[in-house]
Amino acid sequence: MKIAVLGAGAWGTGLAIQLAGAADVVLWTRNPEHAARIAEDGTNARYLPGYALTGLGVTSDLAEAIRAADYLVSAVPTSGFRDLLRQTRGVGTPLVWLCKGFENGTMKLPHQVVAEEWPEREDVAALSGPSFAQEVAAGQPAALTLAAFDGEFARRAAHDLHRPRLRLYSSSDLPGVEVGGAIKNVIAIAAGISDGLGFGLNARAALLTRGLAEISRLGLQLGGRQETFMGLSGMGDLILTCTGDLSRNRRVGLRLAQGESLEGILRELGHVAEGVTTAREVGRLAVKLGVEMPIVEAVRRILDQDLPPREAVAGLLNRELRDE
Ligand SMILES: NC(=O)C1=CN([C@@H]2O[C@H](COP(=O)(O)OP(=O)(O)OC[C@H]3O[C@@H](n4cnc5c(N)ncnc54)[C@H](O)[C@@H]3O)[C@@H](O)[C@H]2O)C=CC1
Ligand SMILES: O=C(CO)COP(=O)(O)O
Repeated sequence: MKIAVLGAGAWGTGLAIQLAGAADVVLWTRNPEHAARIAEDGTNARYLPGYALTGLGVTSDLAEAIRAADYLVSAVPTSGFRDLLRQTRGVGTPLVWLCKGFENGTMKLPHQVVAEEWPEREDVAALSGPSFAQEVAAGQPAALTLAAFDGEFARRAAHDLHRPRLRLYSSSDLPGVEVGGAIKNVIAIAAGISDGLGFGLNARAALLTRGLAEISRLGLQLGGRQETFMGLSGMGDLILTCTGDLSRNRRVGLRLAQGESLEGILRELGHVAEGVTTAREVGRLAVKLGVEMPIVEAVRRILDQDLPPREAVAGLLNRELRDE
């Protein structure tokens, strides 16, 4: 079996390392110099330093990467997903994507972008759940959800892509899985802010729980199922990202709490933090659909309107009392 992992950031690299061995794995980066550097060093020093890339190929030639592949695994961020779909349109190979977010400017989830760019394809799925790239690359155990509208395809892909240290559950709730994976990044920014301000463990637990309520409210409107939000791609990833310091989104929040500018934080981060764009897109979508999402809205105002984090938290606490 040949698997083409398209996108050589932290997650594409970590997953490619874990998939290699039991399959021919080719890792594609759009940057020829990056490909040459990875091949020479045997590691991806720019995006995932310290992990050896053994038993897999690296290329910047997209045609070569996808030739005779049994699966395309898109590992580019949400911002690059549509572009990659356009470049690979018509290849006819099953597709699994890893990005977690709403598309900038369209308020769309990745599966909606797929429906527009690769219409009428059923062999397409999202892989999501609690999975820091570094731990997967190191072969530490992880469990994720592979979701497709076609439950039969989800089961087949989970069978083909699982590994002894990477347990994959299948699901037919594609919108539910994607909503959880996208919005947990926004809640992780909020949790980072709260922790950075020293508000403590009680406050963080409250943010996670009420964040999950926001995920469920929007997710149900978008066709997701309640039980999905309680699973790996919902609560599981929410817990990981809100509490684990490997999370880039959480780190954005921690630094915002110290008064650093968003622009400076993103420049130094050197990686994508999907929660920033997703906060804006979900903020607009929530207004459009009439869904109450106060934590997402507070994060959006901190990011876009320079609302001081302390004021945002005070605003959340002082909302009108209501039944849980
Ligand atoms: N890092 C992690 O532990 C995890 C990340 N994810 C998700 O996976 C996606 C990718 O994340 P990372 O790899 O961590 O990001 P990253 O910031 O480490 O790397 C992104 C990579 O994508 C490339 N890229 C960006 N736009 C592109 C385009 N249009 N065409 C080709 N390549 C492009 C960049 O050059 C870079 O190599 C995100 O949506 C993230 O939320 C999901 C689970 C775990
Ligand atoms: O999605 C992730 C883990 O499941 C990674 O989260 P960050 O993008 O915040 O690092």
